[in-house]
Amino acid sequence: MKWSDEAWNRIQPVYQKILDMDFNKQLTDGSLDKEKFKFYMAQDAYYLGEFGKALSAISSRMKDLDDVLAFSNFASGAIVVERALHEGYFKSLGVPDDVKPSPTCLLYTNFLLNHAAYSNVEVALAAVLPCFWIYKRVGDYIYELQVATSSNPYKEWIDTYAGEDFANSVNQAISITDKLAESSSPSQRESMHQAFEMATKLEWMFWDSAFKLEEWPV
Ligand SMILES: Cc1ncc(C[n+]2csc(CCO)c2C)c(N)n1
Repeated sequence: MKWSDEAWNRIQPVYQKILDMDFNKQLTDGSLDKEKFKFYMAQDAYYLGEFGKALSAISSRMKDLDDVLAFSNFASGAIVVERALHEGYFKSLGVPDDVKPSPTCLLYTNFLLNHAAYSNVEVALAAVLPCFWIYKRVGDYIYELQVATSSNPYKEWIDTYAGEDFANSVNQAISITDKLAESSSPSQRESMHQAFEMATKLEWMFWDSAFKLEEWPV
């Protein structure tokens, strides 16, 4: 079995919980509170900047030059989306420019940067993969359900992750991860599963923290 097939099977319980989240249900029907969306956007801009740095670090650690190129393209893709948020949603929603990360956002970005810098590169790949894969699946799911309500104020955002280009990036990231998993030991493959599963839980926590408008306790 491919590493990615097993990885996807293992995260099914968490993935189903993500589809059932109030944040995603309300985004789908357009009823999500504007403040929650604004919080999410601001945190996502911070996330994307750090995610771009993690992808750049991973890119520099790849052996195959095609993979170096793929990850450096993903990194610039994340930064381009971050810039677009600043130009678009930030202005229209009135988000301040100096976003401070929430506890969950900082936890997630530091988890990714830590793997990118210190773990074996295949484990670092497994850590960033849910960001691609979960968003693609959740994006497609939300996109299909929202068709009936085209007046949804979040339509533009929903459409972002439903495009063909994004689907190609996701498939490329999955196949590079599978290629490295094939030449890894069973214990390395297990470490990859652990990183993949933890990143999936952090995706759940990221949406949950926006829904709760999470604050620092002190
Ligand atoms: C918390 C959080 N997780 C995942 C994404 C999705 N995402 C952001 S950049 C990128 C690929 C790089 O081009 C993907 C898939 C997000 N926006 N926010």
